[in-house]
Amino acid sequence: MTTGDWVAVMPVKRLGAAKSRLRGAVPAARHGDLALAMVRDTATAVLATPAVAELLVVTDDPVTAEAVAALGARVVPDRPAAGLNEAMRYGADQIAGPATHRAVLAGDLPALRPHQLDAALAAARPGRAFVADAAGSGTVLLAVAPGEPLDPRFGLGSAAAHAASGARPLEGDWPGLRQDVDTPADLRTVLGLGAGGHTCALLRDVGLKVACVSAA
Ligand SMILES: Nc1nc2c(ncn2[C@@H]2O[C@H](COP(=O)(O)OP(=O)(O)OP(=O)(O)O)[C@@H](O)[C@H]2O)c(=O)[nH]1
Ligand SMILES: C=C(OP(=O)(O)O)C(=O)O
Repeated sequence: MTTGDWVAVMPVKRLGAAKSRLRGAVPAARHGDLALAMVRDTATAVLATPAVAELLVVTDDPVTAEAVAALGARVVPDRPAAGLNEAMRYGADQIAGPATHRAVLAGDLPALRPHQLDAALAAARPGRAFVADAAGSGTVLLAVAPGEPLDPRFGLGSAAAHAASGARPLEGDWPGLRQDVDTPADLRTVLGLGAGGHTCALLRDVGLKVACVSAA
């Protein structure tokens, strides 16, 4: 049940090229499935967030498009090789109506919990705000009020870049929101936080003996 006025925009790279830093965590033949499982878990949590009215997934990957559409997301076909920030801007430009709050986040947050995203979006009003990743150097969420420029600066050192752009850093007890998965160590961390069902199921399916805790 949504009571919100936020539209979330989530860019997802082609699965075959995604998560290169995560290679080796599972057998190569299942690497794309792992990336997709994390997208599914992230999208499920975003769509269950009361403050979020709609999720737009920007991707040119047909398998991802089918999977997130089945979850209830709207798919925005990305232009090939457009880049991460361009994909975010393009997705945000597809949102109708000037009076919409826009939240941009990555598709690699498998321990994301709806109440954490809800709390972050509540804290994000007014203006432009961002949530740094667990390491403090990257960004997991950029939240922008109507009429404000999106101005996404994701990439290396993006937390400092978003702060330099005038976005307000948000602090909160949001471990599942702040932990993105780039490396095998990140994957172990989110398992401890309570990775979503699709990610856990995939890891078990490839024979990893993982404890899938269901975080609060
Ligand atoms: N549509 C689109 N999504 C992207 C692009 N680059 C990254 N993303 C997505 O943005 C999110 C965060 O990016 P990264 O953590 O760098 O993901 P990644 O590029 O797959 O990871 P690495 O290959 O390890 O750098 C992930 O959900 C990616 O799928 C892009 O060029 N286009
Ligand atoms: C895209 C980002 O980082 P990473 O590629 O490490 O997920 C970011 O934190 O802006």
